[in-house]
Amino acid sequence: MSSSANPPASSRCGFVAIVGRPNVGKSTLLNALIGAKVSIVSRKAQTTRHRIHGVFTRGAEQFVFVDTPGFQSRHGGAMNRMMNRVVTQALADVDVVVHVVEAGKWSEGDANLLPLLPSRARRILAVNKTDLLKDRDALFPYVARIAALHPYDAVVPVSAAKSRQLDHLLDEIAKGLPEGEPMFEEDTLTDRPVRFIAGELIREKIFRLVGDELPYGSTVVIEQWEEKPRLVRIAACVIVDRDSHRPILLGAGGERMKRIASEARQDIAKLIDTPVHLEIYVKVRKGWAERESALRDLGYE
Ligand SMILES: Nc1nc2c(ncn2[C@@H]2O[C@H](COP(=O)(O)OP(=O)(O)OP(=O)(O)O)[C@@H](O)[C@H]2O)c(=O)[nH]1
Repeated sequence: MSSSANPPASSRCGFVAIVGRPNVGKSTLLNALIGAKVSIVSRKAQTTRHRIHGVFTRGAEQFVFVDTPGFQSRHGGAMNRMMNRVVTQALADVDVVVHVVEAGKWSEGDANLLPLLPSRARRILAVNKTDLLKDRDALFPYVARIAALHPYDAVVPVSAAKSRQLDHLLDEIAKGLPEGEPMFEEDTLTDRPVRFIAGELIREKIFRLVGDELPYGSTVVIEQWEEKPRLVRIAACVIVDRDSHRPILLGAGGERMKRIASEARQDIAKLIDTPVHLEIYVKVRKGWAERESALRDLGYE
C-alpha cells in the first residue's frame, strides 16, 4: 500500500457567530477560543459582508468569528423589530451560530433569540459558566428543557473563564464549517495585520460602549503607528457620517471616548505585548457612509 492511499484532509472555513443575551459570557468565550491567535491574521484579497471579530486556524480548519451588533439592543417596540432585522441579516449567511446561555439560567432575553437562529446554519447551544454550578446533575434537566424549545444540532457545556470543554466546542463548530480554502492567511507578526486588528479592537469597543445609538456608518482608520523602544504610539481616527454622531461618540465631557480609548489601549497592549499610547480622534465626513455602503454593495470594503 502506498502512502497516497490517505487523501489529504480537506480544508474547511466558515463564518461563526456567537450570540446570547448580555452578560452570558460571549466575549470571554470568544477570547478563550481564539486567544492571541487574533494577532496573527491578515486579510487575503477577498470581500466579506461581516465585521470580523477574530480568526482562529486549527490545522485545516479556519473559524472566522463575526460580529452581530443587533444583539446589544436594549430597546423595545419598533427599535426592537428593527434590531431583529439587523440580527437576522447578520446571521443570514453564517455557517454556525453558537447560542450562549448561562448554566441553570433561562430568561426572556435568552428566549427572544430563539426565533432569530437561522435554520440553515448549524446551531449549537453552549451552556457557559458550568464552573459556577453547585449541582452538576442539575445540568441535564436544564439542557433537556432548553433543547425542547429549539432543535439545536449540538449542546456543549463549557466554562469560558476556566477554558473547559473548549476543544469539544470547536469540534462541534468545525462540523458546520463548509469545505473550502482558508479566507485568511496566518502571517508573521508584522505591522499591517496588527494595525488591522488594532482598528478592529477600537471598532469593537465603539460597538460595545455606544451600541445601537451609533448608526453603521462609522469606521476606524489607524493614522499613526510609531514604535518606540518600550512604547507604541498610535493615533486612530473614527470617521462618522454626521455632525450629530460626534457627541454620541464622545459622551458627556468626553467620558465615553475616554473609556473606548482606555479599553482599546489595554487590549492592543496585550495583543502586541508592549505598552501603548493611544489617541482617538473623531472626524466627520458627510455622505461617507452612503458612499461606503455603495462600495460595499459592489463588493469592495
Ligand atoms: N464564573 C464564570 N464567569 C464567567 C464565565 N464566562 C464569563 N464569565 C463572567 O461573566 C461576565 C460577563 O462576561 P462577558 O464575556 O462580558 O459577557 P458578554 O456576554 O460578552 O456580555 P455583553 O457584552 O454584555 O453582551 C464577566 O464578569 C465574566 O468574567 C465562566 O465561564 N465562568
